[in-house]
Amino acid sequence: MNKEKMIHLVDTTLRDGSHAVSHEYTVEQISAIAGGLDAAGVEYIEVSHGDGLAGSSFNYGWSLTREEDMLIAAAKAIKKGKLTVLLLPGIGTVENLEHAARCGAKAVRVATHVTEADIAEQHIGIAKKLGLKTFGFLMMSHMAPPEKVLEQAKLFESYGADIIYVADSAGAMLPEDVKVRVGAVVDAVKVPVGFHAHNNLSLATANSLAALEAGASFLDGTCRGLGAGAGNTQIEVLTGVLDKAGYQTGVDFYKIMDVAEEVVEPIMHRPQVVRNAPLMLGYAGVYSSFLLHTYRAAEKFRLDPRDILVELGRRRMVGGQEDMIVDVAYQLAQKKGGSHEGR
Ligand SMILES: CC[C@H](O)CC(=O)C(=O)O
Ligand SMILES: [Mn+2]
Repeated sequence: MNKEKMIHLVDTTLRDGSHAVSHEYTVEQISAIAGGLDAAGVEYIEVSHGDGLAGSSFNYGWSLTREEDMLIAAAKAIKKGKLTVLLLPGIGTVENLEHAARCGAKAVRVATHVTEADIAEQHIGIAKKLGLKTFGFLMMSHMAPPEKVLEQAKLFESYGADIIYVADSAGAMLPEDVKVRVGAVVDAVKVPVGFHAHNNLSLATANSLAALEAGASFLDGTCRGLGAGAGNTQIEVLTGVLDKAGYQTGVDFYKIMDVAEEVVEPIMHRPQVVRNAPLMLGYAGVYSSFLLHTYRAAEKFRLDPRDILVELGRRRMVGGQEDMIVDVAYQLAQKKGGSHEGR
């Protein structure tokens, strides 16, 4: 392991973390969190609806704060770092990206399912023309073998991505799974490689270290681990762990701990722990953003959320298929022959 290495941290409390507060951040909270992260020295501060630009909708959940207000508040609070946005082609559009750039975004992560990098060519090209630092972000990477992941990473690189991310969106990977995928991408591309973890199997920090050992130089985290499913890598913990392991991050350990404890913790809806359903997300390999939709469907059809998740995993459902959760729950309820609320 190269212990002299500089690791770039991306904080996504104000994007992935938004799932854990039902997308209810206020302008004041966004300013305080973005400002605190910036003062602590975080390089990339991601702000968007949990499902990216234009994610606020009936399907994905409404944001309390309008996208433009979120971005402007964060842009004002960030002095040194880069305001970063997430874009899923198909949810967000090129117009949303251009608007985000006008609001002050300096970087964008263009995310696709791990086998569908080709849908991002236009978005990556336009992001580059807008002068944004552009990440290609491969979601649900556990669903593809390393050869496929590296093939898709090369596509992103050919479109002009500056950084390629391997994302364990389901929090389903073991450290060896991370190493083989990240290692394959590191060997295949010339640009830096990053890793985004979910903590559904309590492995987010361990998997982040595995990614570094395989050659990654960008890592994601969130204050108190706030995020979809059981959350992401806890950034204040990661900062301390990386320091102990001899890596440089440029992040002030005390300051990031203070943001987590004084700014983020008071607004959390519940402690970010590995409850049974998030654990099942990781075990069954299901997209972490499905959690809240699954809880709702389980309540409606009087089912155990774990049974719905096992079925979603068996059917290999991917991000964007949120509407299928209710269908699956309905079918499970029918099979059980029990009463349900599906009227
Ligand atoms: C909605 C985008 C997606 O959830 C990105 C992400 O954080 C992940 O794949 O884990
Ligand atoms: Mn995520």
